[in-house]
Amino acid sequence: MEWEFNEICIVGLGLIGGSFALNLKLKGFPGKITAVDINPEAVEKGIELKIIDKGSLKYSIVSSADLVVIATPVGVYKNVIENLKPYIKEGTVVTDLGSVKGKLVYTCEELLKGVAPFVGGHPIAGTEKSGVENAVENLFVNAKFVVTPTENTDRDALEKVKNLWRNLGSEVIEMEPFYHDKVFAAVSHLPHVVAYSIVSAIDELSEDLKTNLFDYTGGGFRDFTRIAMSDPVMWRDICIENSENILRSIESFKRAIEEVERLIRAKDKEKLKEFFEKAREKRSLVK
Ligand SMILES: NC(=O)C1=CN([C@@H]2O[C@H](COP(=O)(O)OP(=O)(O)OC[C@H]3O[C@@H](n4cnc5c(N)ncnc54)[C@H](O)[C@@H]3O)[C@@H](O)[C@H]2O)C=CC1
Ligand SMILES: O=C(O)C(=O)Cc1ccc(O)cc1
Repeated sequence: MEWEFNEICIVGLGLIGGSFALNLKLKGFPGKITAVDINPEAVEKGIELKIIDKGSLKYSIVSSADLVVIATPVGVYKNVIENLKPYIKEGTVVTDLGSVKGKLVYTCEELLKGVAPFVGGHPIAGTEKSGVENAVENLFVNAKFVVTPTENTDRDALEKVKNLWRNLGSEVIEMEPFYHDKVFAAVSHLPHVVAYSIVSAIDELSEDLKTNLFDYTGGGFRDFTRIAMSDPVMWRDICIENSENILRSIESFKRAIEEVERLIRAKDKEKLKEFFEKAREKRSLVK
């Protein structure tokens, strides 16, 4: 296994940044791992759990790194890059782990122009938890890692980032940044928005019935709504940064639910069964 970086600095030591650091260690990364976070508890926990070697509340800690990995919510990227910029040394590569790419990748490239090459990345693995204390061993093994190069991407930096993720056990795939946002608006962002909405609907029904309906939930509710426990700031930022694609996915979802509504109202047993059969078949093909 070849490691092409000597010191990796993680900006935003939460669930994903922490899992990244933890799994670098587990795979035997021989270099130094540092982190910067605005939350002192994240830095303290990271050191205590031996997930990072050194941490700071100051962005100047990036000055000795040759790879900088942004793992904050996507809404603060611009601010984060402006803060990091004065400290990035020559030859350093900057990458990220955020759930939205598209325009954000071009913004990062532009902000870092003449300072460092930027490589957009997105691990397709995570949980509903947040914080470094919930870092997960082997989270990225056999998971997809999407890199989103543009016409401006430095090919050497791209190859180094891809190699790093292969070392973590991920299957690396390349996607055009705007296409990435359409794909993940459908398969990831829509399910999260719907899960939050289902919980909200049941809460409203609880008030109508003057009963806490959540006392009566079973496995189906649990399976369906685990992701409604995800971090609200992270998901607010994703919804704002990828709003157009998410709105298109919501439109499509509304058409589907209106179709079910229509079939139930019409008591159309045959069509209702067909609707469920078709969805069941599609779902059963998911690996
Ligand atoms: N949670 C998940 O399952 C996945 C999350 N992602 C992406 O990873 C990124 C991080 O998500 P999580 O680790 O889940 O969130 P998290 O809430 O666990 O961690 C975020 C960390 O960033 C820190 N932070 C916030 N603003 C900062 C700033 N200005 N400077 C430095 N640190 C700052 C917070 O204090 C926190 O420690 C997000 O962009 C998210 O879209 C990607 C794949 C999966
Ligand atoms: O908890 C889950 O099942 C997830 O879907 C986690 C997740 C959240 C955001 C991403 O961009 C990727 C994965």
